[in-house]
This record gives sequence, C-alpha cells and structure tokens, in this order.
Amino acid sequence: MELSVSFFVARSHSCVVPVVTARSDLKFLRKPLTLRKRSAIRAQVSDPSPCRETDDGFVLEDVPHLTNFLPDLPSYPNPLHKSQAYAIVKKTFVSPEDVVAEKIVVQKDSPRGVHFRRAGPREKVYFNSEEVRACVVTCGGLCPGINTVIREIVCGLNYMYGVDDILGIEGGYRGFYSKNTLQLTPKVVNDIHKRGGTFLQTSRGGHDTHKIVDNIQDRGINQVYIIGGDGTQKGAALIYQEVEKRGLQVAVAGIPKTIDNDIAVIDKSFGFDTAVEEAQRAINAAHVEVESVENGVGIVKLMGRYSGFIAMFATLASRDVDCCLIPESPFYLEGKGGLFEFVEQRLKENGHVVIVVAEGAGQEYVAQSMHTVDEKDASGNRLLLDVGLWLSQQIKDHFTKVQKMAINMKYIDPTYMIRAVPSNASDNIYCTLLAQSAVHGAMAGYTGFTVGPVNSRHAYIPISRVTETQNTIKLTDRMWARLLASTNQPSFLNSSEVMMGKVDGAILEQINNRKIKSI
Ligand SMILES: Nc1ncnc2c1ncn2[C@@H]1O[C@H](COP(=O)(O)OP(=O)(O)OP(=O)(O)O)[C@@H](O)[C@H]1O
Ligand SMILES: O=P(O)(O)OC[C@H]1O[C@](O)(CO)[C@@H](O)[C@@H]1O
Ligand SMILES: [Mg+2]
Repeated sequence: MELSVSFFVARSHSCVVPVVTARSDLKFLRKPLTLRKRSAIRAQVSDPSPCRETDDGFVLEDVPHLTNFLPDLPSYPNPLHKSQAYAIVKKTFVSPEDVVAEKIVVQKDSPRGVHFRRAGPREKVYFNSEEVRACVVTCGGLCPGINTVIREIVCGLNYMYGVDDILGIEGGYRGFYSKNTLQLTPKVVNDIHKRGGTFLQTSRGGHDTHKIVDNIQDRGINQVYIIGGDGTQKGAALIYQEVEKRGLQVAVAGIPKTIDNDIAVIDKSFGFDTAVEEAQRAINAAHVEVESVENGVGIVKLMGRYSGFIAMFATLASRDVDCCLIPESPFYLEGKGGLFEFVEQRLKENGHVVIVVAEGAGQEYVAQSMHTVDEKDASGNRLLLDVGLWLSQQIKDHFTKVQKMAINMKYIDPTYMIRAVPSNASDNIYCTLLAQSAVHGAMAGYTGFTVGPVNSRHAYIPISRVTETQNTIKLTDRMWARLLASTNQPSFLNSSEVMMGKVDGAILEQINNRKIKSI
C-alpha cells in the first residue's frame, strides 16, 4: 500500500497542512511530481510545522474520503462501466488527478494556488448499489430549483447506479427525528421540477446532531444528501463529523442552495438566475407605474439578507433602475450626495425614479427609527426589518413635508414571489449537474463535501470552505463599479474615502457611523 498525501489549507494561518492517508487508490499529487518535491512532502509528515507547500505553490484542498476512517472498506467497479448512457463516452471517469483551480486569472510567476477535486464519476465506487439506502433532506429558505435537485438525485442514483432505496426526509433537519420518511422513486419525483418550493418541505432550526445521526444509524441510511444554505452546510459538517466519530460508512454530501447567492467559493447558486429573471418583472411593473404618473417614485424590495446579489444583478439586467441599495454599501439620505438629493434630481430630469433595495440594506437606520430589539428566526438568523416600507415613508415625508412637493409612491415587495417560482431552463440544467455530481461523489466514497461549480467546472469542496465566509458583493471589485457606471447613482462615499482607493471594513464602519448620526 502506498502512502498518498493530500492537503488542506489552514486558512487562518495561510499555511498548508499535509494529511497523510494510507490509500492505495489515491496517489493525489500534481503530476509530474519531482522526487525532490515528493520527499519534501513526506518530510512534512513527521514535521508538524504546518506552513509549507509544494515548490510551485500547488495546493489541493481535498475532501474527506470514507477510507480515511474506514481503511478496509471494499471498492467495486463503477456500474457506469456498463451504462448505456456512457457507452460511447470517450472518458467516462474523472481522473483522480483532475483538479479545478480556484483562481483562473493568475500572473506568470504566481504560485499555482488552491485547487479542488474535480467532480464526476470515478472508476471505483465504495458502495454496493444494492446496499445503498440514501436519503434527501431540504433545509432553510426556498429557492427555485430545489425540486429539480431532489428529482435528479433520485433519478441519478436509480438510473446510473441502480439504487432503489431512497428516502425523503420531510420538513428539514428536524424531520430526521420527528417524522416518518417518504419512499422516493423516479416515478414519485417525475414531475416535481415543474413546481416551485420543495417537495420534501423545509424548516429552520431543529438541528440536533446526535438525534439526526442516531436516526441515520437506526434507519440504516448510508448516503445523506443535504440541500441547503450556509446554515444547512454547517449542520451537514457536524453530521459528517459525528458520522466519522462513530466510524459509520455514511457519505454526507451537501448541495448548496441559497437565493441570496451568499455561499462562498462556488460561482453562483442554483435558482439565482431564475430569481433575477423574476425580479425583472417587479422592476418592470414599478417602472410602468411610475412612468404613468407625475413624480412617480417606485421602490422594489428584493431578497438579500447580507448579500445584495439579486438586487445588483436585477438592476444591471433591467436598465429601468435609477438606484440600487445593497447591504454591503452603506447609504445616507440627507445632504450632499445623499439619496434625497439624487431622487429629486432624477424626478426633475425624468419625472420618475425607480429604486431597488435589498432587504438587508440600511437595517441600522430602520432599527434606529423604529426603536426595535433584535429578533431571530429559529435558526438564529436575525429577522430583518422592512427597509422598503421605511424607505418609502422617509422619501414621502421628505418630499411632502420638507420639499413641499407631491410625489406618487409605488412600493412593490415581491420578495417571496421571486423565490417561489420553478427554476428556469438554465437553472434546471445546473441543478441536474449538481445532483449528478453529488451522487457520483457519494458513490465514490467522498464525504463531508459540498458540490458546486468553480470557474464553471464542478468540484468537490470541503464543507468548511463554503461556510467559513459568506459571499458578499465586494465594493472594491469591478462589478459594483459597473453597476454605478450603469445607473450613474451616487456611491455614497465621500471624496477622501475614494481618494484612499479602497473601501475596507474600517472605512465601512466609519461610513456606517456617520450615516446613523445623520438620521
Ligand atoms: N451553525 C449551525 N450548526 C448546525 N446547524 C445549523 C447551523 N446554522 C443553521 N443550522 C441548521 O440548518 C438549517 C437551515 O439553516 P438556516 O435557516 O440558517 O438556512 P440556510 O441553510 O442558511 O438557508 P438560507 O439562508 O438560504 O435560507 C436549520 O435547520 C438550522 O437549524
Ligand atoms: O421568511 P423566511 O422564509 O424565513 O426567509 C426569509 C429569508 O430567507 C432568504 O431568502 C434566504 O433564504 C433571505 O433572503 C430572507 O431574508
Ligand atoms: Mg443562510
């Protein structure tokens, strides 16, 4: 048996920790690997100093494999060897050496950087299909495409791997220990992708790792497919850890779901495009309304708790939006460069104005003016105050009382409507790839992973990597600048902030404080 070495990065220390696994099937290091490098890596095994990597800076952030803690697990030829679907495919199986680069824009001399294992079917599987008992659960808020993912997990397991024992866990994590299961077959799930929502129902809260894993063990489940957002993926990591602690042959696969697109590392979350498309309809309605009256002010509130991606992309797509407000970019109302001034100017120029506001924007102001206390949902997420209503009121008050100018306010809140629809064509295809990749990964014995596209290639990503940070709009990146250039709205930064050339956390905090004072 040959020693193979895989890596994960202890990100907080920006260093690489080698993990040695005694696996004969996985010689995972970039090829060709010089002897010198290989011996350097071996040397690290006995050297606990965690801050080294291969000479050229290649890092693989690998996902766990069942054989890490069950070294004697037997493997089997992948049933896809005999699959009609793959019969004439040139390369059915993904090479164990295929990796996906986290960054594709690099400099000539820069280190090779972080890579993830490429998703897809493997030559060998670590489950005998007849012995697989899989389950699927959906947690957190809704998102277009959940049903497609459920459907394709069931069909993928059944059609590609001959698995016919698949259970639906109803009502999110708590369903593991409080509800009966549902038998899922391709026939049962055949039409569900045409509906919004989740066929299995969902919930917030109720994650009890021990009870869940007890239940997994009692029911003889050995593959767990968990569809959900950042909170759900944190829960999936705990389930994986407990499974490993108990030494169970259970593969835990996470499929990232979030309407907010706030999951890190992956290119984009499924259902996001559908949501942006749907948001267009609300923006269009606002535009039609305000164009048809004098001094029309349209406000459209879109989802986005901490990340304003839906608002940003809907704005960029629409061209009817004058100003987009997101949680990442503090704004202010009064004075030079403020929102009131901008609204007044657009009303004078065009006779109407459309504002898109992400629900998480300006929460500090709303809280201050409403004197509310923080409330949380069952999962511990802060409950948001209605910034859309608050903003409508502020603008109305300003123009009628201060400016003595009559305006026609139209406030549209389509938040739930945009996430309750079925997924569009491209999201449906994306959901299919996610589901099939998750199935291939679990069958191949990988566990504790989240699947998702990184630079358009599907990869297996350690769950901790997608939960340690949230994907937010970086004001210092070009995309936000593109939006500002497209709407020509104020950036709400003063010139000294702009002069500094970048907006970091400290500056944002200063801006926040200043804005709060001005209310
Ligand atoms: N830190 C955590 N550890 C364990 N379980 C968690 C954690 N955070 C959330 N969960 C569980 O994950 C499930 C979903 O979490 P949450 O309501 O935050 O939604 P989410 O998965 O983040 O999706 P979204 O934010 O897109 O709606 C809940 O059942 C919750 O109990
Ligand atoms: O009202 P619910 O269902 O808890 O969900 C609302 C939240 O869920 C999200 O859609 C994330 O899933 C947020 O954008 C929103 O704040
Ligand atoms: Mg979340």
